[in-house]
This record gives sequence, C-alpha cells and structure tokens, in this order.
Amino acid sequence: MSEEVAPTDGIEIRSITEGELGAWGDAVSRGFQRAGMPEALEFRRLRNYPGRTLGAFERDKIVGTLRSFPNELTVPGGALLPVSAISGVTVRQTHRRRGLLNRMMARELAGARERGEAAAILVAAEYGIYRRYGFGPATRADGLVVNLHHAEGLRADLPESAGRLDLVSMAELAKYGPELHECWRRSRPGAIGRDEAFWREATGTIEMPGPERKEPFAVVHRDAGGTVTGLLVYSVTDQWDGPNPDCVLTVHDFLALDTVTAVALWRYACSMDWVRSVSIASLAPDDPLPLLLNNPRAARPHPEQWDHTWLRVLDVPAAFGARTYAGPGRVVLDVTDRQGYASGRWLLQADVTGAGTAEPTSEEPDLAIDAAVLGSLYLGAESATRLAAAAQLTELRPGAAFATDRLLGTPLKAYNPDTF
Ligand SMILES: CC(=O)SCCNC(=O)CCNC(=O)[C@H](O)C(C)(C)COP(=O)(O)OP(=O)(O)OC[C@H]1O[C@@H](n2cnc3c(N)ncnc32)[C@H](O)[C@@H]1OP(=O)(O)O
Repeated sequence: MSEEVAPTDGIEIRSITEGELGAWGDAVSRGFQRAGMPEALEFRRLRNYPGRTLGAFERDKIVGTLRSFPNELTVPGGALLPVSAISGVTVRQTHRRRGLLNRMMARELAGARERGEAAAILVAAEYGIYRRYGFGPATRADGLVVNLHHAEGLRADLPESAGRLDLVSMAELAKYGPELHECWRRSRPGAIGRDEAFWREATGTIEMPGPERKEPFAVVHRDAGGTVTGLLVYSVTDQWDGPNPDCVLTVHDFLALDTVTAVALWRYACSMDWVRSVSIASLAPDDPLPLLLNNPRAARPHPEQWDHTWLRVLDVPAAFGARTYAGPGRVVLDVTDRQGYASGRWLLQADVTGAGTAEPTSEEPDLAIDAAVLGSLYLGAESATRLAAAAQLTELRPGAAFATDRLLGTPLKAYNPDTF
C-alpha cells in the first residue's frame, strides 16, 4: 500500500481540531476561488468526522484541505456498499504542484481502507486530476432540456395516477424527502445516501455561499393510499419575450418510485402555464422521460452533460462480492494500481443466481486494466468493449471484453443525482 512521503518542506498533513474548522473552511473557499464566501460553519460541522477533515499546515497556516465523510453507495442488485466520500480538496494557489494533494490523498485512501470502506468516491472539479489515484468516471449526469412547443405534451396512453400532487413547504420537504429518498436510492446503482447536511442545504435551513438563494417550489406525489412516492423540486425563471411569457422551469431534484409517479410529475412540469421549456441538469442516462413525450426529439441533451461521480476500488473482494451480475461467467483481470489497493490478478466469477465473487488467482489473465478502469467498470457505467476500443484496457484473449460485459452489464445505468 502507498505510504505517505516523509515531508521535506516543513508542511505537516494532519486532521484538524474542532477549533480549526473555521480557518479550514476559509482555506477551502480560497482554494475554490471564493474568498470572502466561506462555507457555512454549520454545514462544515455536520460534515466534520473525527480524523477525516485533513489540513496541510505550514506552521499555523492551512495551505491544503481534504475531507471525507462516510456514505453508502448503491451497487447493482441494490446492496449498500460502505464508501468514503471525498470533497473539499484544495491547495493554496501559492503552494500548488509541490505534491500536497499526493500526500493528502495517500493519507485519506489509507484511512479509508483501514476503516473498511470498500471504495472511495468523489465529484471531480477537473477531468485530469484523479485518474492517477485510481479513480475512474463511474456515473454520468445526462440532463435534458425539453422544448415544450415541440414536445406536444406527454402521451395520452400513459398510466394515470389514482393519487394526488401537493405543493409543499421546505419544512414539509425536509419531513417527507429523507424517507422517500431512502426508498428510491436502493433502486438505482450509483446513488448515495443523503445526510442531514444535504437536507439542511436543500431546504434552506443552512445558508450557503453564492448568489442569493431563491426558494424553490416543491411538489410531492402521493399514491391513492396517501404514501409519498415522488417529489419534484423546481424553480421558474421570470422571462418574457415582449408581452409573451417565455419561462424556463429548472428541475433541482426529481425522485419517482414508479412509472405512474414519474408520469404525474413530468405531466405537471411539462404543462405549467408560462413555461416554454423544462431544463433538467442531472438525470440518469437511461431515464425514460423522452419516451413519455409525444415527440421524444423535443428532449435535447443538456449543455452540462458530464461524467459525475468518480470511483476508486479499495477492497476488490468486498466491492465485487457486494454487487450482482448479469449472468453466469468468469473472467480474470490483471489490475495495475499505483497505490497498490487493487493490484493483482483477480478471478471474477458469477453463478446463475447473479451472485459473484472476486478472488486472487494465478490463472492466466483475460484483460489487463488499471485501477481507474476498474472504477469505471464497477457500476457498469462503461463497457469493457468501449474501453478496449478507446485503448484504455488490453484484451489478452480475443472476446474477453465482450465476456466481461456479459458479466458486469446492468439493466439500469449508474446514476448519482447528488454533488458533494
Ligand atoms: C473532490 C474535489 O474536491 S474536486 C476539487 C479539486 N480542487 C480544485 O480544483 C481547486 C483548485 N486546484 C487546487 O486546489 C489544486 O491545484 C489541486 C488540489 C487540484 C492539486 O493540488 P496540488 O498540490 O497542486 O497537486 P500535487 O502537486 O500533489 O499534484 C499531484 C499530481 O496531480 C497533477 N495535477 C494537479 N492538479 C491538476 C489539475 N488541475 N489537472 C491535472 N493534473 C493535475 C500534478 O501535475 C501531479 O501530477 P504527477 O503526480 O503526475 O506529477
């Protein structure tokens, strides 16, 4: 496993004390080019776990930051995998490219492995940073913009809800949202848990830096029995084309437990007076929304479609034993890992029930990959066939990439709506 390099520059990497939280948050703001807009102290407190908020200290000055918090990642089949969620990664502008991130990341990954977290996840500010630490893009956020003029509404043959929609306050959203999300997240590989910090920020009881917050609207769907089965959080621009309304409805959060609920919520959004387009910045790549419209061509890719959550496998047997598989099969992976956590030859095999294991083996390998590619394959975000075509992995036996896809393929695309 990778060891932290002995410091030669007098800069010490250590976890901060509670009393240093304010200065640590200021350092994060500075590193993110947001001087003067510190992250709310309350938010920082809620995401501060003993030993997991790191600072790079030059004497008493914080010149580097990285924090992680425990989370659970839904894996194919619905199990929840313990993961380390990393965020707040910054190095002071005057101290960059001297290896401080290398040192903070080495410490964090070693800590995560010790705590028994089978993988680490993060949302990368820039594409080029994290592959060297074994992270690969593992979910996508493929939003849509629906032009309502072209859409011609939702299809008339869709199932109608026997339930109802209710506009709710932020306080009610804080009450209904967590339970609904707990249910929803088990159905989508790539989803993560939402903690108190998430809901406090989403419902406005923690003031975050940035432009003044306009309270969004929230609507919940209840089924005929009164159970909340979906929510839509949105805002509407005040935009006019001369005397004619030309508003955009922007979706901030959308959760639906079933098709009837999704139809009811999308019908509501797509038939709003004054609204000419619906913009959803983050949606699962295989979300059925375009197919609900009379004209699916009206749903165009959102300009911000991107690789969203990056994943780094830390414990191969635990991670691959937790997920399920598309069918029976076996494949031997030869994994190269600079930090060592996933290095070696692994026999990945699954039986007819979809249960599978990853075990060390001395058998001849079928595929040669690096740890970042393992991260991209884990939730099924990328196919081995595509990665082979992109020269990101090497097939050592003809047909091995296809065999890997038959094993790792998932019926639902990995998706995580939450940036952290
Ligand atoms: C999960 C999150 O929080 S994402 C947020 C990431 N933070 C930011 O983008 C804020 C602005 N940037 C920064 O604060 C810093 O530049 C950081 C944190 C990205 C990098 O910190 P540094 O201490 O400069 O990195 P360090 O010197 O350890 O470099 C490590 C390696 O990453 C590379 N690297 C560092 N930053 C970048 C980058 N932005 N793009 C590509 N490569 C990078 C370095 O070249 C080096 O490569 P090598 O090991 O092959 O020689």
